[in-house]
Amino acid sequence: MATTTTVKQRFIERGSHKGKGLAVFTSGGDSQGMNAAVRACVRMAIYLGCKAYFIREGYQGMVDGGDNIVEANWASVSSIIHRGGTVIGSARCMDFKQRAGRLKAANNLIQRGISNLVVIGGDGSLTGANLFRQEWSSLLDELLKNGQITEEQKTKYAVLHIVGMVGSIDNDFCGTDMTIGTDSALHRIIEAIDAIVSTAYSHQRTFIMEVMGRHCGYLALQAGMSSGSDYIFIPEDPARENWREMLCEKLLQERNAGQRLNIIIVAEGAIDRDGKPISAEDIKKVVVDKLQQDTRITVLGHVQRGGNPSAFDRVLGCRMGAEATLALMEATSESVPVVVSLDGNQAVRVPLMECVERTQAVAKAMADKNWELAVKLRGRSFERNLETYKMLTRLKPPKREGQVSGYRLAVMHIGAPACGMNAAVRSFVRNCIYRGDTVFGIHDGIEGLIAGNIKEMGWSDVTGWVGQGGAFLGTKRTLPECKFNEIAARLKEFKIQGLLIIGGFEAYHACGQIADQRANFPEFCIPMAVIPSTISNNVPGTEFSLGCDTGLNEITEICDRIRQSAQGTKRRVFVIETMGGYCGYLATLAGLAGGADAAYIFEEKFSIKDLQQDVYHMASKMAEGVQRGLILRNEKASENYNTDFIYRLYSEEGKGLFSCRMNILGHMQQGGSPTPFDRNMGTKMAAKCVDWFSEQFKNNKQADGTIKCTNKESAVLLGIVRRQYRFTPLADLIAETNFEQRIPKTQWWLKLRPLLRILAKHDSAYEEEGLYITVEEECSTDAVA
Ligand SMILES: Nc1ncnc2c1ncn2[C@@H]1O[C@H](COP(=O)(O)OP(=O)(O)OP(=O)(O)O)[C@@H](O)[C@H]1O
Ligand SMILES: O=P(O)(O)OC[C@H]1O[C@](O)(CO)[C@@H](O)[C@@H]1O
Ligand SMILES: [Mg+2]
Repeated sequence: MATTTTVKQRFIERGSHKGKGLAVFTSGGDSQGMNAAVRACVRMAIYLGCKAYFIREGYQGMVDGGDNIVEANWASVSSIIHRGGTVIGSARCMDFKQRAGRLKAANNLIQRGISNLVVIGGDGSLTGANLFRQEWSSLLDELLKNGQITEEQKTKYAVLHIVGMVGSIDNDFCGTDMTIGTDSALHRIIEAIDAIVSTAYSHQRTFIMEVMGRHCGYLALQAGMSSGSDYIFIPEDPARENWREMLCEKLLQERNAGQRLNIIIVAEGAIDRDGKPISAEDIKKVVVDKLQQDTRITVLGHVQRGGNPSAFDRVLGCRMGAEATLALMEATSESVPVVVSLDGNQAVRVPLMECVERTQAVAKAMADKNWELAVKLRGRSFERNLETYKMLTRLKPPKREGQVSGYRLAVMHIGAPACGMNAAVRSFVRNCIYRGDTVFGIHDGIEGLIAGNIKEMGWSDVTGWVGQGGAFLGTKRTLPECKFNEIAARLKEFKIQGLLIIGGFEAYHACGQIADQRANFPEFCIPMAVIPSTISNNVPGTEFSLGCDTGLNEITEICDRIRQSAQGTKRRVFVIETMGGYCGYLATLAGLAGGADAAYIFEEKFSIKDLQQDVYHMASKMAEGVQRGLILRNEKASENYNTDFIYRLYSEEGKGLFSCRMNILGHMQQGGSPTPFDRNMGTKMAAKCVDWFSEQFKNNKQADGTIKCTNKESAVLLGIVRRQYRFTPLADLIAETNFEQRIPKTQWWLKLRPLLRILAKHDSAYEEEGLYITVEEECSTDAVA
């Protein structure tokens, strides 16, 4: 359901909420990215002229008071963005579950003049916050009656303002696509599964991997999708009565088909249809007893909550932290408490109470054994991911009786390889075959197409592709221009009725060139779609391209290591050059994720004066005790102020204060193994494209049964736009494209630049992101996650 909410720009000036204050705390199980959120919250508060407090150890610190509530400053959140866990501590606090505990907490807050809270935690923490807010006035009455607060205090702090941020690896809170920490947990899980696969292969073993999620199967489902695991057990869609037979049959078939290993993922909260727990041990017993397979269990446990946060979680923490502070500052006695969260790529504010109620409704549906409702309430995306997972992990396509759709589609790459391409091809091939279509793989781009390097692809040809980097089909940058005759001849020869191109700017450009020739070549009057796939993220019509998450994570990790290399030595500034062509996405987002001091890009002109100011700024930070500086520069940021120039400038001006080093990251940015985000995005996008092709075939079928489409809606690019996936006609994207620099004319992430500067202590006007929506609206979009 599309929201009717209009977006207006809201610029927030430095010092615009002088004299106010807030306290931030983290609660429940820790999660990676909480530090980024705390840092952004504190720094945004300082930017606005407010006082910021930490409450250490979650609700326990609030109940205990004392030194647990301390004022925070700029330096207290320095050098924490890359660290896992939460530096201000977290806890599960039984006291707060009792009214007596909440009474103590309320007293501690009022005595310090705090009535603005940012809570970062999971479903439990936010449920507790909701209750606290509802009870607040009765707590104040009681405190007054007990003589613990004065009438004046009671009036002054009559309203408790709360803003929530969902920090939990479980992703079990309704009202957000992704909770802070979930992406990092998926990184840990996927790293572990990828590692297990090699040893499982050697010994022909079956592995049962237990992942976290007491009441939520999100991690298990996403891990299953992005690793191509054979079977999953999750609480929302419990195993059928005959699960033992079904499982064994599947494993057996796979082994008979030549597979040397099996991976089964079980969420710790997995149950059967009677609500009885299914443990990894139960599953192992079945596999060993019935199939005599050599079987091992790996319980990932708290490994999933550990380690450095992924780039996504850092950026999410930064965006949500800043938004939470703003939402709190704008709250009035009439406004409802909100959770700041992400819907697609849109920061939104959703009423806390609605989120809590819907989250509780999921728990109730599960308690009532209404599994269908439980899956529905988890959101459209969860439902669809579950369907996609089930379909893709089938061993074989279903046997068709009667009529099959029987279309002939082809898939190819154009441009540089990017992580996630193979996942997309796998999903496309299997989705097509599942529908009864024939699918061809065109090898080596346009050149391969012209050479006739085209092969029919079978279900098992793409087994194991989901987690592999690079592009198995081969890819080249060549554009179709001047070769239309040859291309048309091949499409005719292979009777291709639909064409999917997965690639970067060249893929978009190439598809546009072919579509432009429709009047001259009937072979081009077929539906054509592009899945944008490039680490540069420079394709119009989408906010994210396949592969850019992997690229961003590579850069972020390298920056962490580079910075750490200077630990214990003298003060040092690193100047790091990133890829991206003229697109500054990677430099900007890696800057945000790495807590960089500056990120120079082509899209935002900078003069020698700006550089000079930044150098002085760096010098003053160093004088205040900062040890390391990080400067990112996009490879084409400026013709003359190149990386070497910036390095020399900082070296010269920093003499006596800091030393400099320069790194040009190069092709390592393309990454080795695709991140879970890229694997899942590739899988989902390709599945959506198959639906789209099928729609196009239906709409453009001629009386003689052939397909002929000439309208612009039949040559499209699939993108993620704000809150949803969108197919945009290529013809409509022309006006949005800067073909000279090969970038879109408008780029969403430019609005994050002021945040980057604010968090690095520069003056800037912050443009607020948050859109107010209902939980119903949030859950109805097919999330990017
Ligand atoms: N219904 C409730 N009423 C009052 N306080 C609550 C309630 N539920 C949870 N809390 C408080 O929030 C704390 C954290 O909750 P919980 O242990 O469920 O973790 P969470 O926030 O859901 O995070 P995660 O699931 O990621 O570990 C609890 O220890 C308790 O102090
Ligand atoms: O760290 P603890 O208290 O053992 O809790 C583990 C639980 O916390 C979570 O990691 C987050 O809620 C769950 O997935 C898991 O069941
Ligand atoms: Mg929880």
